[in-house]
Amino acid sequence: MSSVLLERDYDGIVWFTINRPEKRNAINDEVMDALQDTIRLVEENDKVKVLVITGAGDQAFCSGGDLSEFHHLHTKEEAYRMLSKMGTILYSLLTLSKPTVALLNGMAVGGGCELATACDFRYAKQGIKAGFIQGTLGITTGWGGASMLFEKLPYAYALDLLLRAERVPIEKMVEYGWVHALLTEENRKEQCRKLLSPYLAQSVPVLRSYKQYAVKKWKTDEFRTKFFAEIEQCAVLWESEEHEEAVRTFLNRK
Ligand SMILES: CC[C@H](C(=O)O)C(=O)SCCNC(=O)CCNC(=O)[C@H](O)C(C)(C)COP(=O)(O)OP(=O)(O)OC[C@H]1O[C@@H](n2cnc3c(N)ncnc32)[C@H](O)[C@@H]1OP(=O)(O)O
Repeated sequence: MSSVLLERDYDGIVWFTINRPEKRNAINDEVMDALQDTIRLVEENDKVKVLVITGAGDQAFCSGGDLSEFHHLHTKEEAYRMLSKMGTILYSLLTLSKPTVALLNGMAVGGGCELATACDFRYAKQGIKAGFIQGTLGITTGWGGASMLFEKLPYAYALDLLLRAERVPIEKMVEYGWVHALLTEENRKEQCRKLLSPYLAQSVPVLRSYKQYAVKKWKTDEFRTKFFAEIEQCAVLWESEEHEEAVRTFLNRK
């Protein structure tokens, strides 16, 4: 079974689905590589208008990094190689010159919330939870999620979500302004398409121009330095016994 499903619609939407429901759509190297290729396709193709990222199944959007694959990374240097690979991909998603949407079909935790935060809009199924739970693993966000969150949410809301490291009801994430629409219809994909229809009515040059203007403030050395310093800090904490123990506990819990 392919770890990623990719569909391109007649109306200009590219749908990227993480297809690892058996692992709550955890992200491994294969998913990272597919996401990088898709971002490049969306950026370069003048017929593509919007990128929607979602997860397979109805339990999880994404559970972050694949702990069963990444637990063998022990040193700061080993961790930084993986973290900066995905960080670079999320930076390219953040600064993509087409509108992007995270369609939260289920819970989003850890790096799953960082992936969603890199998108312009977040549309979520009712009744789910989302949380920057990295703190419970003795680390901080390792894919640039905090840098992006502080750019997109009011300071106190962003800091609250990071410090509490809890799964938060999606209604609270709407109140915090992290979620822009709750999907109440059974066919979430069609409801998402309806929400996007005003954007799809615009030409690619119009969409591209507004996005290039919007992300200009993140295409600076200052922001990139901050973004990758965050990733380095996660790599430092990755070596801690607290993190090693938390991952062992998760992997041995059953
Ligand atoms: C890499 C760094 C990155 C960053 O921040 O930069 C991060 O994302 S760090 C955070 C990494 N993610 C986690 O710690 C989440 C771990 N998963 C969970 O807490 C739960 O699985 C949850 C809440 C997502 C879902 O709970 P639920 O009870 O619905 O399901 P199970 O726990 O029974 O899991 C089902 C099945 O999926 C496997 N699974 C889930 N998440 C991951 C994951 N992140 N990596 C690898 N595998 C994962 C889990 O092991 C179960 O598989 P099974 O074979 O049945 O044991």
